[in-house]
Amino acid sequence: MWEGTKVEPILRARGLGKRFRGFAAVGRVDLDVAHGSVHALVGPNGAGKTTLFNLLTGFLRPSAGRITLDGRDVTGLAPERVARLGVARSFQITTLFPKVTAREHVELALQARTGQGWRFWRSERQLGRFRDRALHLLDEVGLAAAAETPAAELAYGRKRALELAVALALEPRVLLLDEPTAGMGAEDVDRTIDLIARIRAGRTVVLVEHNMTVVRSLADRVTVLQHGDVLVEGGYAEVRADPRVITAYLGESHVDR
Ligand SMILES: Nc1ncnc2c1ncn2[C@@H]1O[C@H](COP(=O)(O)OP(=O)(O)OP(=O)(O)O)[C@@H](O)[C@H]1O
Repeated sequence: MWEGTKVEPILRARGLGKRFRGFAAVGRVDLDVAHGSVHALVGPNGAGKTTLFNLLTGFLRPSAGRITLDGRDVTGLAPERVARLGVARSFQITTLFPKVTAREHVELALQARTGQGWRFWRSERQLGRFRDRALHLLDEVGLAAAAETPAAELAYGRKRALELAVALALEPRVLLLDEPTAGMGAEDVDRTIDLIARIRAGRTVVLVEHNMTVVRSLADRVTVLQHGDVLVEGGYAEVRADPRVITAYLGESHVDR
């Protein structure tokens, strides 16, 4: 947790910026994500959260600034390289294969991590090496009973849980979650909060999230973005009470939703 974390952040951005045809979607962002923390990125629509997320995961090349992962400069590296160095992203990105079972998805991800890539033609025996670990990860995300269910037959919330298991199979040093509760009903939101609370143990999580109940429940640290810059950073209660944040969100419907 927060108190016990190393002083050096696992993920650090300095002066990070992204311009699209001269428009600064992200201005000059400084961000420190502490080891073992859950760090939320929030802000009104268009604040630059997704752009920042894409910069941190290598999906966009920054126009300015630097990103370091555990002290190593990863600025401008391709997404696969960033992922291999330990930054995994889940939600709104993973493609699930409809006929492939939950267990097979995780086995394939475990296999991919060994550097063999996503190869479907491997023998049952070879994939079996990953079975125990796959089942363990499915259990961790509450999908033990659905191990043999094809992805297409999983309900929405369960598909997202499977995507999470796939991301965890990569044993990320930092797990980035892109609006993990987007499109979910209240029950699935609660389940997802419990799930993230469980899987965060021993991991570092960065999440972009609109739902303030989720942020309040999970985040050790909250960075509020507005117009591409950091408006405020702090604990949830501190940030929530900050007049600048209240003003930024005025008229927005998703405060304390
Ligand atoms: N590829 C792009 N080309 C031009 N402008 C872009 C591009 N991507 C984002 N923007 C602009 O940058 C700003 C920040 O967008 P971004 O999607 O990062 O915000 P956000 O905080 O994630 O918003 P939301 O909460 O609505 O998802 C917006 O004004 C958006 O229109």
